[in-house]
Amino acid sequence: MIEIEQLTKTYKTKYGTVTGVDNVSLTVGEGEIFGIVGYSGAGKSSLIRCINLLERPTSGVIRIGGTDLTKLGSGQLRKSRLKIGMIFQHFYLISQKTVYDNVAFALRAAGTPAKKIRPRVEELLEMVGLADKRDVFPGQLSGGQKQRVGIARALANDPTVLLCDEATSALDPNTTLSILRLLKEINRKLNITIVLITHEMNVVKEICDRMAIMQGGRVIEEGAVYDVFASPQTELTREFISSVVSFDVPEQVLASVRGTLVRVLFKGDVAGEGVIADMLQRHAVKGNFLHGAIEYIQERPLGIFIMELTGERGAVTDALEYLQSRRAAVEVMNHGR
Ligand SMILES: Nc1ncnc2c1ncn2[C@@H]1O[C@H](COP(=O)(O)OP(=O)(O)OP(=O)(O)O)[C@@H](O)[C@H]1O
Repeated sequence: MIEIEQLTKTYKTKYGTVTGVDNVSLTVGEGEIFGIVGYSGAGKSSLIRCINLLERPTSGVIRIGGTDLTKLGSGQLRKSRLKIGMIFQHFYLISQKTVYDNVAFALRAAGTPAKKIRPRVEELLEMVGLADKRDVFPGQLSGGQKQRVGIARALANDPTVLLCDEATSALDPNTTLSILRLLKEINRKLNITIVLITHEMNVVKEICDRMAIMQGGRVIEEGAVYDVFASPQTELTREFISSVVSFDVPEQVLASVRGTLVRVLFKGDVAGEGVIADMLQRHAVKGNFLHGAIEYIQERPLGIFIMELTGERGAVTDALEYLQSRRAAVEVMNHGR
């Protein structure tokens, strides 16, 4: 488990003090995949780099498995760091070393006995699907393959935590997906806790269990990924979500709407269309669908419908109450004219 308590990181610059992380508290459960999302400058890198003390926090506590890293001396900290793997957007492989030696390097640096190195490297390369590339140099690898080497190297010393710093941001969408699947597989197989930072909401949607949204060094929203997608609490979160899930209809379509415009969400396994059909049958309202989709988040369906309801005001109100009684989340976007 990772416990971050009241973490603040400031930087002294010639223009004054800049706050990277502003009093952040977060807990990441053992074996969880936790995503931190935010735009450039939100403080994600500062936060993730504080978790393994690549950056020393200005104040606050970082506890991993109950040990406060900020209190450790340099020897103990080095040991603790071996249990925290990290992968990066630009991979940081050693270009003059082969794939094998890049991974072996991490084991040698940790003082692994020579005879254990080869079987371990082979096991790691097998795990990341690069057994046939062991004697190749990084320059001959694709971006996805380079990241696989990065992952093998990060896992070399059996870490309990893997930190991913924009690990898929330099990759195309298909390669991103294959790396995310590998990370999820590793997480499930080895029960490694993963913390990743990203500006891409699809990354979070694909593999994270829980997430936090950062802005201006602070966490402005946090929760299970499904819940955050289903009921975002802030405008920024809604903006991020709308990059991967469509909740809206174009302005020109909205302009032509005369009735009551409603957004209806069905969480979990409720059959949304059936409930809407029942509602239309039981109430003296007409429904005009403007948008309908079922999104799968963490393999759980989220039904999203946007529709225009027309009829007597009282009938529309009754219809909306009926939807709510059938466990739909209803948001009236516009009362009509
Ligand atoms: N070494 C540093 N020296 C001075 N200011 C810094 C330093 N590192 C980060 N900052 C500042 O801290 C704030 C947060 O930056 P940070 O890099 O953590 O954000 P981010 O969300 O990771 O953005 P990006 O994705 O662009 O790296 C920014 O205002 C940034 O300018």
